Amino acid sequence: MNVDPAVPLACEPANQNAGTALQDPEQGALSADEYALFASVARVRRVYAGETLFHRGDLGTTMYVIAKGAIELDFGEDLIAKSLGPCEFFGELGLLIGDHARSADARAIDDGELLELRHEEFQRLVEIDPTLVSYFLRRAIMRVVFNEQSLIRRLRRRNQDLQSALDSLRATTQQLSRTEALVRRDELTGLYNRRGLLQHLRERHRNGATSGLGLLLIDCDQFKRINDEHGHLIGDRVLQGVANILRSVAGTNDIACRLGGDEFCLLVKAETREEVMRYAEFVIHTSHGLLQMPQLPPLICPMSIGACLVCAEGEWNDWYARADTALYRAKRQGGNRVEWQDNAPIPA
Ligand SMILES: Nc1nc2c(ncn2[C@@H]2O[C@H](COP(=O)(O)OP(=O)(O)OP(=O)(O)O)[C@@H](O)[C@H]2O)c(=O)[nH]1
Repeated sequence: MNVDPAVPLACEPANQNAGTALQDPEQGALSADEYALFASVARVRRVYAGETLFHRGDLGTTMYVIAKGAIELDFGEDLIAKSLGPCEFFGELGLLIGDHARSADARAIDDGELLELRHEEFQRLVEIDPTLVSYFLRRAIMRVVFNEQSLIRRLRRRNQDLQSALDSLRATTQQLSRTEALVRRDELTGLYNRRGLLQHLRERHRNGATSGLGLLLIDCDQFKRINDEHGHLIGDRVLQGVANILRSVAGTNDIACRLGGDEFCLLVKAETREEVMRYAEFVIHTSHGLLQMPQLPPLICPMSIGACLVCAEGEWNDWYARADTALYRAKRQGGNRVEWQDNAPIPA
């Protein structure tokens, strides 16, 4: 720090409005009269480009008026830094309140000169020209109030921005989980699709919940004929009919899935062959019941089912191969029936 007793007696205001500052509370420039008064008692401090006068949070008891050069006030975070020029003042709260924590870092942008006022100098100002000082004080207070109000406005705006960012994040998350759920569902029937089934099985594997399950592999018989005779839309409706039967038999932890085309599967909680077969027979009997109703075009079709118990150590491909062996047998025997496959190794 370099304090020089040679006081510059005037400054060139950087801002054209200097001196009409009472109308503009943000304006922190002294009028020519005020400047002359302050210069008559202040000490001059030389500053050099890049020099820091004080940091945010430092306790201060002095205020400054810029005689030459420029000072940057950095309020930190994402608040806009302010750059002050000749005749403008800053740090007045340190002087007026005493030991006030600085709200910004103050740094010289250029080499320059500042008028530095401590409490003693301010006291002398009051004695010399109380009217001018009261005018200055009024303005200083208005500036503090104005800054506070604009800070509140900024915080409120930021709060609203945060709120709407949060709202759109919430909406995006909901959209994402809806999309995720859709990706796991078969569009035509609403059952799980193959992707959904495999994801569900991965979750079960992670939770060690793959024991005590039975698998039914269900394939429509002569489905192509329905499409050919009644059209694709009727074929779609029949597939939805099959899905409805599977949905009605599936418990909360069971999985009904359309694997693709006219092939479905049902993964159910079951410990024994009898339990798995009960599910399979329910499906076959329900389809028989519907087939006996004289419905044209058809609402349902006959189907073949391959059934097995799931081996907890194995995985989907093993289980599928086992059930598929039984399904193949059911088809070979004319379809419209259930076949069972034991856990014994499947002959190659
Ligand atoms: N309507 C409709 N048909 C479909 C859909 N997906 C696949 N298909 C048809 O389903 C038919 C399945 O034919 P196949 O695999 O020969 O089976 P199938 O006629 O039931 O013969 P088997 O299984 O041997 O009894 C094909 O004609 C496909 O075009 C769909 O989403 N909607």
